[in-house]
Amino acid sequence: MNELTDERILILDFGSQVTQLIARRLREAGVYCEIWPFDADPARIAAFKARGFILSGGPASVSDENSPRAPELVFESDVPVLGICYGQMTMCAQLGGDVSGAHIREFGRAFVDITDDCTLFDGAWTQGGREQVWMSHGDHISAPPPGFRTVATSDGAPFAVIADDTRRFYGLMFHPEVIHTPHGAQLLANFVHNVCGLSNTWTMANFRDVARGKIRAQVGTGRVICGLSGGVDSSVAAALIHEAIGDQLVCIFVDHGLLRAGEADDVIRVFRDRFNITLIHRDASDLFFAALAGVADPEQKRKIIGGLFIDVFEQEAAKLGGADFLAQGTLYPDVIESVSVTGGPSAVIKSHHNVGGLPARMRMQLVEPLRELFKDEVRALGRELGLPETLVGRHPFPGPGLAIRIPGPVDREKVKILQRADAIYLEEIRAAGLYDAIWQAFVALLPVRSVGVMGDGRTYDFACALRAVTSTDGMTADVFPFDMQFLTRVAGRIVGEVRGINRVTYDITSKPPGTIEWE
Ligand SMILES: Nc1ncnc2c1ncn2[C@@H]1O[C@H](COP(=O)(O)OP(=O)(O)OP(=O)(O)O)[C@@H](O)[C@H]1O
Ligand SMILES: O=c1[nH]c(=O)c2[nH+]cn([C@@H]3O[C@H](COP(=O)(O)O)[C@@H](O)[C@H]3O)c2[nH]1
Ligand SMILES: NC(=O)CC[C@H](N)C(=O)O
Ligand SMILES: [Mg+2]
Repeated sequence: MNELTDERILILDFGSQVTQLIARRLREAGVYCEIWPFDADPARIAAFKARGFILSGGPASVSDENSPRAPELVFESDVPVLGICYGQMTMCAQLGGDVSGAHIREFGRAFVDITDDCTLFDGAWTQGGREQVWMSHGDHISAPPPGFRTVATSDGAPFAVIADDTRRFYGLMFHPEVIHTPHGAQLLANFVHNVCGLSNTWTMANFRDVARGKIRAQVGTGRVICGLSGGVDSSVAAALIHEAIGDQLVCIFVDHGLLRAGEADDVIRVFRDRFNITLIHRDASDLFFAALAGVADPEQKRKIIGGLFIDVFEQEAAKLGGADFLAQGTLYPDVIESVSVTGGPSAVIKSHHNVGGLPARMRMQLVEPLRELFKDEVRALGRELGLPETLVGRHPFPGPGLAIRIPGPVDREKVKILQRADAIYLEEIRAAGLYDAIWQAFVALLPVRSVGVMGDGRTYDFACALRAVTSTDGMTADVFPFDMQFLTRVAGRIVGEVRGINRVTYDITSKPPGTIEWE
């Protein structure tokens, strides 16, 4: 729980696909919130002392036997409650209203008619107006509970927005958290500011002060080691921890030989020059290439790399005489315990390397100062800490590095070829002013050779795939729509300048069904 502010909202998750967006919208409105499963221990919920509750949507049907319900204390705590879609329906059922299957189901864009005024609508909607919203429901409310009035209706939902101003309970049939509800963010901001009476205390400047104190309190005089990749998360974590405890922090940068061209030098320069943070640079590339030789299976490659990271951290910590704490850049999306929609454990798509599987014998405690933040908040904190924009705005780069961008076995020769092609691609993206519009862009070197003709001679070289996607969190992604001229320019340069590649393709697969990386 964050101690920065006692102004906090608790979002109870009923398994909606978009629950995280509710949290993002509240935080953008300057209010701290957390997402917990709807069936979290009521004693813990009470101890959280939320100043308001939001009940999320969810796939269940309120009329199904054993469908989820909000803990009763939510309605008995004398704080405001906002129910969204399933959350509205369960609130309705629990407070004495009726829910039934709707004759008109609404999925996607819909319109609501504003029939009355309501504090949720301030600055956004006015009585008599017709407004676009995004709906996704098969059930609807057929009778609101006693005490509620109807303030908006739609074709499929006669009680699209209901309000009980006395108890400060509100229900929306649509999803205000998605961008397809144009004024949705304002409605959520109105709930937390006007209804719950909270101010804008959640800023990265405040967070920085409190986090510093917490790190000091946790670490005391102990030594902290931090795996520093030069990526956004570990860099921001390191800078924050360094501000808190100075030289008790030692960063370990592992060069596994699978970094982008020039990356190692950049990371070291920024950290030594600008931050004065003690940085151990370990060239472990021989170790990684030897262990990866001939290994083609993606999961096996990932596991080998993950294991070696830990070995190297251990070796370096031992050289320092041991360490008491290990710092990690864990973010809030990694921590959120969402209600699993399918019920059972979800399928393993790929094992993300993380320092996660630490052997018990390491006995280091974790320091995770970014556990409560979303990626965009980490970037804002980085700016607050004075990290250069080139670092804060960087595309994410996976821990296993170029190894997962070379399907099949990896060797030094292939990495060199890929590094050159990747450098050209990024140089062109930057020159075209597109870097910040893209979530992630890279080249994958394909295990395919094709025949070409260059200078009237035959070539038989590798093909590569350019990838560029837009995303907000890496969970889903769209293909970036380059124009053809840009793509052909990059292709021409890569084939012309990189020996070993004679064919360039553009990967136009979104996620899902693809993933961002190739392995
Ligand atoms: N080359 C490396 N040397 C040391 N630690 C590393 C290296 N690569 C990854 N790590 C560790 O693994 C963690 C997870 O990597 P991840 O890529 O998710 O985060 P990041 O690199 O800090 O940020 P970004 O998501 O922007 O790439 C990092 O925070 C860092 O602690
Ligand atoms: O630190 C990391 N260790 C990993 O093992 C790893 N695998 C994928 N990624 C990054 O995660 C995001 C989603 O990637 P995928 O769509 O390929 O699963 C993208 O941003 C990927 O670059 C990783 N990051
Ligand atoms: N998006 C939702 O919360 C849907 C609620 C419920 N499952 C319905 O279909 O009506
Ligand atoms: Mg990274």
